[in-house]
Amino acid sequence: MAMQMLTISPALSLISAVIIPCVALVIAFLGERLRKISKKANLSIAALSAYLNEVLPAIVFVKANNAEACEIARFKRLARVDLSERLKKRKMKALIPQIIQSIYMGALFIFCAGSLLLSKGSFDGCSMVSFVTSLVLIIEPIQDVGKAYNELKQGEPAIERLFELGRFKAKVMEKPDAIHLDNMAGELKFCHVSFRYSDKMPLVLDRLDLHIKAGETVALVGPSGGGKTTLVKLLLRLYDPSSGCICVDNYNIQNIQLKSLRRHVCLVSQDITLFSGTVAENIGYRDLMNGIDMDRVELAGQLANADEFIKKLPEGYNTNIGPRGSVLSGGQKQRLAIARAVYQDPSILILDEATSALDSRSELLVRQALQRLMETRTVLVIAHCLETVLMANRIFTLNDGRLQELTRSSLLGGHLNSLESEGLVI
Ligand SMILES: Nc1ncnc2c1ncn2[C@@H]1O[C@H](COP(=O)(O)OP(=O)(O)OP(=O)(O)O)[C@@H](O)[C@H]1O
Repeated sequence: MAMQMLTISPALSLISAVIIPCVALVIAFLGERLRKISKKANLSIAALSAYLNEVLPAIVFVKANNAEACEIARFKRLARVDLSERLKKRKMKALIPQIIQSIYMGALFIFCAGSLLLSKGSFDGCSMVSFVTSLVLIIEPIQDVGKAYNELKQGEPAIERLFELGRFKAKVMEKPDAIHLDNMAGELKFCHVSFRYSDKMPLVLDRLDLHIKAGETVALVGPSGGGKTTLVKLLLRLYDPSSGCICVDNYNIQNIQLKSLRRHVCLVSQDITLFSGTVAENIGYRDLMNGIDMDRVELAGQLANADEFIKKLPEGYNTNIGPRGSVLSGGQKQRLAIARAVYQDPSILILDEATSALDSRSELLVRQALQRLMETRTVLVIAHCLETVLMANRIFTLNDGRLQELTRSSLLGGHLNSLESEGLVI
């Protein structure tokens, strides 16, 4: 095509060739705009999804607080922003080829008309038709390149977000020579442990020392924000201490394989996490990939005082408990979480004791189940209830990152206000 055009008119061909880089510049400019618009559209759908993920599971709370109208308004606002950003993107996508074509054709028309006038009849009608046809055929692949470029620009924000995730550094790293531990006795040492969440934040734990013997139960109390949960996060190696070390059976936990550590250290939290699936899958969660041992699941159910209610469910251990265990009561969920810990059979148990009010029978069943679970293992219990505190061998208060041992007599003889300041209820 290019040769044919050159033969018909070298001057016009040169003019056409000058237009191509101009159009390329326009394509680049429009591509950059499309990239920015696509980025905004990606962010708006991400905000809408995050909002729905947060609010839909809390729908009971929303209704109980008469907040439906407020949430509908918030949803509409986010959905409107998303709609407008997506419309902008669609419009831009539809407009770009038209803009490029118009510019191209307009510019060529002006140049051709100008050239015809200047050539003063040396250029006949047939040659003109032949030239323009060749030009149109040449434009098509150039436009395809433009389209491909715009597709690339449109996908760029998504790729950028993916690369950002790739650049995300894990807070803890497993050493290549980290050891695997088959068994753990459960001796626990916190040696001069200090921790802050980031350089600009204050110390949450300040040179903390604690030695827990294997099989011992230690209760941690203290005011809200004192650092109790942070201590648990360090023990599970969700973060590493800023200084000092934590040892299990005299091994620094930074030298133990993460899988091995988390196999032997189990957290039963007050925020119970249950998944949509059967009762058995939730109890035997640890073996979900390798095959659940049903005998152990039932034994765990019995030890956790959960067997009775599970057997009354329509399909017993094979009943689906719905999203986040929605078909179960609070006490039943707690017993299922305890059954999961019994199934895991950890050497070290961390108990973030639930404060949620249960009826007295449920509370008795949960307490019995906890007592069974606490037998024969090392237990670190974040206690909120005086009764639980008194089950421990030793009691510590964690305040401003510092530990201080409390005596039973000081607690039992304590004034109600001083118990409350330790975050305890009677
Ligand atoms: N991910 C985090 N990033 C930054 N600061 C945090 C983070 N988690 C907790 N903190 C801060 O660390 C301090 C200790 O929090 P932590 O959750 O350990 O307290 P706690 O004793 O468990 O409190 P509570 O009894 O209320 O659960 C608080 O000041 C809290 O704001």
